[in-house]
This record gives sequence, C-alpha cells and structure tokens, in this order.
Amino acid sequence: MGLKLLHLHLHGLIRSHDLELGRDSDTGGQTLYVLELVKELAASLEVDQVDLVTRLIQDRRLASDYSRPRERIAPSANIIRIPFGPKRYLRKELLWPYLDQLVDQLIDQLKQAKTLPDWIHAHYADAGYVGALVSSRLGIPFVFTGHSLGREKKRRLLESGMDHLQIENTYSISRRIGAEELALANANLVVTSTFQEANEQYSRYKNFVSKQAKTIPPGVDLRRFNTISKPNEFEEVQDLFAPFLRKPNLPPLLAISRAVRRKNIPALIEAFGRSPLLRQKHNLVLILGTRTDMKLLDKQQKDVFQQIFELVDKYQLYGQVAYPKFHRRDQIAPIYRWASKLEGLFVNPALTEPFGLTLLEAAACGLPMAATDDGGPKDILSSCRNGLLFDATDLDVLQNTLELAGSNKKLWQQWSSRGIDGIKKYYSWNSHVSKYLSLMKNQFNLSSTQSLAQVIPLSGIRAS
Ligand SMILES: O=c1ccn([C@@H]2O[C@H](COP(=O)(O)OP(=O)(O)O[C@H]3O[C@H](CO)[C@@H](O)[C@H](O)[C@H]3O)[C@@H](O)[C@H]2O)c(=O)[nH]1
Ligand SMILES: O=P(O)(O)OC[C@H]1O[C@](O)(CO)[C@@H](O)[C@@H]1O
Repeated sequence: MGLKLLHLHLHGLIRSHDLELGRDSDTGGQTLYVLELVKELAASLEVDQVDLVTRLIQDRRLASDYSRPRERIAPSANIIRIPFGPKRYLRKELLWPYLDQLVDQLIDQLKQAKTLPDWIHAHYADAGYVGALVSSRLGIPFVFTGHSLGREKKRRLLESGMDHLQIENTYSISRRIGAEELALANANLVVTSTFQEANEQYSRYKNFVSKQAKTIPPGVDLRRFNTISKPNEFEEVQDLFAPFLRKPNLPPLLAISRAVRRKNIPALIEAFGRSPLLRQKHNLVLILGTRTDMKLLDKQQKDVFQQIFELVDKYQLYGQVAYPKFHRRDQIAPIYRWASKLEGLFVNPALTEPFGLTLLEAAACGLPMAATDDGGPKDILSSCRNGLLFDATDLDVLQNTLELAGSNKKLWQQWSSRGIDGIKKYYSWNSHVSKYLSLMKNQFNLSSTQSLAQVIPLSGIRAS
C-alpha cells in the first residue's frame, strides 16, 4: 500500500491552477513551493494519496475557488479547505486566534478517516502550530518546513531600523516565533531549503536539534522556465513596459517579488537612482505583484509603493523605471527571457532570502543574477556560479556590484550558460521528491510496505 500524506499550508491564496502570486503579501513563493511539491508527490508511484489542507475563504473580493471545500489537483491529490475564524480573507498575522478551531476540526476529520496519514508536513509557523498539536494528539509523525523564520525576519527588520514595538504590532512576531518553537519541539524532521538555514537560522531556536534537519532544495518547473521563446512573446513583453521606458532595449535590471518590506526594493531604486552609470546603461523593471487600486493594497504594500514613488520622484527616473500594475503568471517566464535577450540581470536585494525561487526561474531562462548574500542565493550561486552576491544592507556595495555585473559581456555570457546548466543539474522537483521520500523512509526506518504510523512511537511534546 502506498503512502498517504497530509500537507498543511494555511495562509495566502492557494488553488490548483493560476496561482495569484504577488497579489498580496501572503501569496508568493511558499504557495508555489507547496503546490508543486504536492503535484510531484502525487505523481510518485510510492504515494497513494496526498491532501493539502488550507483555509476555506468566503470573500466576494476573491475568486470562488477559495470557497470550495474540496478541489482536485491531480488523480491522487486534493486541496481540502476547512473554515476557521471569520469567513473573509485575512492576512496571515490575523489568523493566530483562530488556529485552534482548525486543530479541533482536523482531529475530528482524521479520527473519522479509515486510515491516518503516514505523516503530516506543515509549511510555515501557522501550519506548524496546527500540525504539532494534531500530530502529537494522534501520534502521527510530523515534518516541519519554516519557509521563512520569524527570528531571522525580526533580526533583519531590527537591523533595518524598525523597532520592537513596530515589528510586534505589524507582524505578531512573538506568536509566530512561539509557534515555530512548538513546531520544532514536536517535529520528527525539519526540511530546510539551504544548509545556511539549518546552521544559522533554525539554530537560534531553543527547540531545534540539528540532527532533526535535512536540506532538500526546492525545484523549478523546467517546462515553464526555460530558454525557448514562444512566438511574439518578446513583443508582448515590450508592450507591457512600453508606457514606462524611453529606451526599451537597454539591458534591464529586473526584480520580481511581493511588495513587502523584507524584499528591500526601495534600496535597489536608491542605488540605481544615484548611479549615472546604471542610469545610462540600464532600465529598472519592477514586477511587484498585481494591483488594481492602491487603496486596496495591505498596509505593508502601500508603504513599499509609497517609498518607490517617492524615490522615482526624488531621482526623476521617469522613462527609466517600469512598474506595471498587472501581469499574468504566464508572462513571468517570457519576462525573464526578454531580460536575458537584452543581456540584463535579475536582482534580488532582499534583507533576507531563505531560498528565492525567482533565482531558479531567472537562471533557467538564461538570466544571470545579482543577489543578497543570504540564504538561498548563496547556495544557488555556489552551485550555478551565475552572477554576484552583495550585502543588501550597504547601498554603496549594492550600487558598485550592479555597475560591475553589467560591465562585462563575456562574463555575462558565462553566467547565463552556467545558470541554465546548473538549474537542470541541481534544482528539479523530481529529484526533490525522490530525496524527500527516501529520506522519510530512512528517517523512520520505513520498509516499502510499513506505514510510518506503525514505526513511530506516540511522541509529541504537548503544546506549552
Ligand atoms: O509579482 C509577482 C511576484 C512574485 N511572483 C512569483 O512568486 C514567487 C516568489 O517566490 P520567492 O522568490 O521564493 O519569494 P517569496 O514569495 O518570498 O517566498 C518565500 O517562500 C519561498 C519558498 O519557501 C522561499 O523561496 C522564499 O525565500 C521565501 O521568502 C516566484 O515564483 C515568482 O515568480 C510572481 O509570479 N509575480
Ligand atoms: O517571513 P515573511 O516575510 O512573512 O515571508 C514569508 C511569506 O512569503 C510567502 O512564502 C509567500 O508565499 C508566504 O507564504 C509567507 O507569508
């Protein structure tokens, strides 16, 4: 009998198709990571069933997909939506008071099921809280992936000048860190995306034990992200930026991210604006989610755009910077290929970047990178050797690195081809899943027939 798996991802907007990545602060890389992992697990012959539990949201501002209690992803994979808290869409920091409602419902549902899952895999602090309680209550092995850790985020935000109270009020950071500690206290296994996370970030948690952690980097969908341009896609991308760019064929400095403080986009604009060399040689292209009306953005997004518009004004970057309101998910790969064709760079100036799926996407499309010397960018650069790293908290370093990266065409070509080869070699979902499954079986001494629940004693440390 094959494995039965349960994944938990509770915040943001997730559905089986057309992810609205970048729409808001909570719908981005983790959403993509979880969906692609579940799809790849479902395709494995070792897996009979993989369900993804998330929050049921009834909100007229959103597509009806998110209010469906059950949505098929693949023949053996479903999204199960369970309501907790108010019906409407809430940003992740507001979910904490309602998570126990999900714990109770999930325990009831699992008790009624014919068989328990072989393990529960929780993604991020909120799911980690729920998964820890459910797994210890039912004696199910528990796997945790933080994706982004509260202690590291807090540390970086304090460094960037925010004070404790601001961080607490904006991000409910203490509840998040408490949930991460609980998850780590109960996890049989922690899956990290980089070694640095395990050695430098998780190690700051009281309940983390390094032998719990295994590093399996995520993959990228090479059917979507590659160097094969579709007919007219270059022109379509040019049309997207035409209203903004006076010289549309200059090599672009491209950034793609959620419009959140941690991504540090204003620093990139500042470095670009104060560099005559960068302004002469490049355009700045910012894909920061989709927006219809600024008033509908969450506070964090509004603050980021406010800073962006002030800097565009301060340096009079009119005609040199593009920040389209809207793009489709299927335009992201053509945008990377457009930037590569113009011999541009992908720039990730984040204060902290646990991994950075955009870096894999850019490299797969032949676009070299200049990225923050943190987390995933360090691991990706060491395997792909496709660009430069910089200290994202130092404007001079950021500016000088971009000037240097854009100055050598031969080096650019080397980086581009190394990135293409490196991604194929090190970052596929298929290799992620085969490592993930063999790791789980070894970790729990699981033979091909036994289920995990039979080999794991009822562990679980009660929620403190
Ligand atoms: O306007 C946008 C903005 C983003 N994206 C996509 O959203 C994803 C962003 O992923 P990532 O670059 O990894 O950043 P985060 O959204 O911050 O993801 C979090 O979760 C990821 C998975 O664990 C980690 O790689 C990150 O480090 C972590 O910050 C990528 O596929 C982007 O192409 C869009 O499609 N449109
Ligand atoms: O630590 P932060 O800044 O909340 O970033 C993590 C966020 O990024 C995402 O991975 C984007 O999908 C969210 O799931 C999560 O809210």
